[in-house]
Amino acid sequence: MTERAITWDARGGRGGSGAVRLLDQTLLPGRTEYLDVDTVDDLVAAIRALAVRGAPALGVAGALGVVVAMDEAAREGRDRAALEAAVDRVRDARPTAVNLRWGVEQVRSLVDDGREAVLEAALDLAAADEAANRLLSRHAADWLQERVGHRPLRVLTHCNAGLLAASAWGTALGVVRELRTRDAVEFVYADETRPLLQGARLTAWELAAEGIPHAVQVDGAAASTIVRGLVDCAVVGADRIAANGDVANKVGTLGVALACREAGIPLLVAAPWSTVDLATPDGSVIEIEERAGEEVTAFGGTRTAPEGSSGFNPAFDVTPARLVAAVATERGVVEPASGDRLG
Ligand SMILES: CSC[C@@H](O)[C@@H](O)C(=O)COP(=O)(O)O
Repeated sequence: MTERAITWDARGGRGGSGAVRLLDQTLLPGRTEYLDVDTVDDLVAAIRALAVRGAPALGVAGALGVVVAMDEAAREGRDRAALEAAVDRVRDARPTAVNLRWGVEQVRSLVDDGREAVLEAALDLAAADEAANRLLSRHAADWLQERVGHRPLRVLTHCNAGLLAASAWGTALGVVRELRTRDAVEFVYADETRPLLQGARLTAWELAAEGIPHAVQVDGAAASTIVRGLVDCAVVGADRIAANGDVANKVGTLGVALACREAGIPLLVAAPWSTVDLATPDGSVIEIEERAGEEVTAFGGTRTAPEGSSGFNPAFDVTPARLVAAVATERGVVEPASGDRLG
């Protein structure tokens, strides 16, 4: 697949001086449409609506968002304080994926060097993300083949950690892609991932496009699929990995991890090093995004729960390190469940 979730369109935007180009993930798989974003308001709205989503892609959005903020400040004649406030708004658009603020802070220190320096650094960051994803996928595939077996594997994944969630290639689905090149994928179970269906809409779209045998299952089926012995491993991405190996990822990952422990199969977390936050000692201090209850009490715009019911909608959960068999980054594989720390 050659689609990219996020790129820089050098001639886009209203002044023709550049814009962030987003593959609008709210419309997939039905429609493939792109958004040209050249204001901070529109970028923050796109991030909150999940038009662009997934930790590594949010890192790129953060870095390119600084360019958008600089261009807008120049267009509108805003001062430095207003520029910094706009950059802060990009950084804070979603709280859990550390990559968003990491991407912003990677390039923010270059603002005094000028817009071209910031843009170049942001594009370098995106290229480095793709390289990291490809390398971590090889490390993860090596680990899985060594620990689970040199045979076609049955893999369960949760949410979407594919090329749509990154600059390219993907993390958890990058591992599946790497295993595929080794003729080592038998079947993928993709959890649908309520309430916004990143698994059913996005992961299945990526797997179908590449002809990888798969099925979408409801999130509630995952534990039983694992405990019945229908999969050899679970491979997921991450939004933030704490120094002790605790992992924040899409809500439902913890249930997958508990079932893996019951079944005696590994949960492997695949993420670039930019998702590792050594300033976070453990998962208890990770802010979990809580989204609108209406995402749970309605489906496709139609109310499903009674009017009197509210929705509880944490977007992520934290899986303790003792349930994480392996974390694969571009730097190699560590084994938190065996006592390894990230830093
Ligand atoms: C490579 S993406 C890793 C994670 O960001 C992914 O698993 C996830 O939880 C995404 O959540 P989302 O709410 O869709 O941004």
